[in-house]
Amino acid sequence: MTRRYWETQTNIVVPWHSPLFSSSISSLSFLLFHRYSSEIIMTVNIGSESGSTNWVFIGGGNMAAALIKGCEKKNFVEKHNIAVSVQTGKSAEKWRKQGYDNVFTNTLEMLETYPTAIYIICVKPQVFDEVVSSWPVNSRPKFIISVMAGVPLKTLSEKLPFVSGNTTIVRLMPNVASSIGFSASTMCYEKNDKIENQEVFVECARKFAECVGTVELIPERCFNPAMAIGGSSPAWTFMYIESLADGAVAQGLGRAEAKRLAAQAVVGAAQMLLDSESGFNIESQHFGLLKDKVCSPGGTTIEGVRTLEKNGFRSAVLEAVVATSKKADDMAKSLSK
Ligand SMILES: NC(=O)C1=CN([C@@H]2O[C@H](COP(=O)(O)OP(=O)(O)OC[C@H]3O[C@@H](n4cnc5c(N)ncnc54)[C@H](OP(=O)(O)O)[C@@H]3O)[C@@H](O)[C@H]2O)C=CC1
Ligand SMILES: O=C(O)[C@@H]1CCC=N1
Repeated sequence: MTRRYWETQTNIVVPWHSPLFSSSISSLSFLLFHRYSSEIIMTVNIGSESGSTNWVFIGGGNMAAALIKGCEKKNFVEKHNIAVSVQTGKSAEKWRKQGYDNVFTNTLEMLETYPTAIYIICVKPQVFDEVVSSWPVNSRPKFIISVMAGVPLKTLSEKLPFVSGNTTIVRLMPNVASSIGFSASTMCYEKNDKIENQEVFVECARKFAECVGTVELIPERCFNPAMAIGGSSPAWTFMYIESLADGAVAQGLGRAEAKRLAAQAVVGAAQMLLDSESGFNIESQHFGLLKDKVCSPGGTTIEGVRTLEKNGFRSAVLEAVVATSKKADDMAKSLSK
């Protein structure tokens, strides 16, 4: 049987049937241990023995598709490692046509079929209660990842009736660019010393997220503002790029050129902030330094800056982040009722 290794720098490989492993989760195939000086950092290999289905997605819409596509691109999982449940036959057919065999329109049936797995909740928050009622009564999940906006860890553990003190729940907020490995994700979890090897599960979630982009581990109290930027802002950035293109089209540039130019200009600007080769240090320097470099005195760009300021550009963006974050706060409150 072919074994696929996510990491190859192994010092110790613990087979999945070892006591240490089985105390964690039986559907992961083995753990890898990396030694850094005297510390041992555990990394989880989810590469799976061929054939095992251990990534179980509840909900197979935009976000699940982006995550799965991104993970497949990195050879983190293969189609047979994935199970997915959807609501409609039409969606199920779409998944099957793409080569996925383990597709369900009945979440209960899927969860009964895969009693030990990594469960990723990818439904709309409004559907969460329905998912809760689809969870088999005898289920004892050890590891759940939720990508739902506005559903706090407390609500997740209270509503999922079979979650015990032994279950690690990770909230992950990826974005749509997961499909091409460019998500800006955040994650949080509640540390529980009573859960044996909890760090293994957290590391597993981190590896999963790293497969589809970057990930920051943050406290849950910061999750909603981070969600507004990491999860939602791609939508606004698409609007911004569209508006850039519209402006140029209004002035006579062809639509196709305008769209390509606008998208590339945004990529380049973002890359300058992130890549220290630009001479910019994102930790310590102000973004205005770069903005000022573009604005020649008495030039063209400063006229654009003036117009944007007059029309409340910064305030509009800032308020959008605040409104989005507050919406998630409100959703959390109404779900906990
Ligand atoms: N879209 C995004 O960019 C991001 C979304 N998220 C989060 O991801 C979650 C999903 O969002 P998104 O993928 O956009 O939503 P979609 O509407 O695209 O997908 C929702 C999926 O859930 C399925 N579904 C509905 N009811 C059930 C049920 N009872 N059991 C199983 N599956 C069900 C739907 O089935 P069917 O296809 O048959 O209708 C659909 O496949 C949300 O909680 C959102 O907050 C997080 C970060 C970014
Ligand atoms: O709009 C939403 O609710 C989800 C969460 C982040 C992005 N999309």
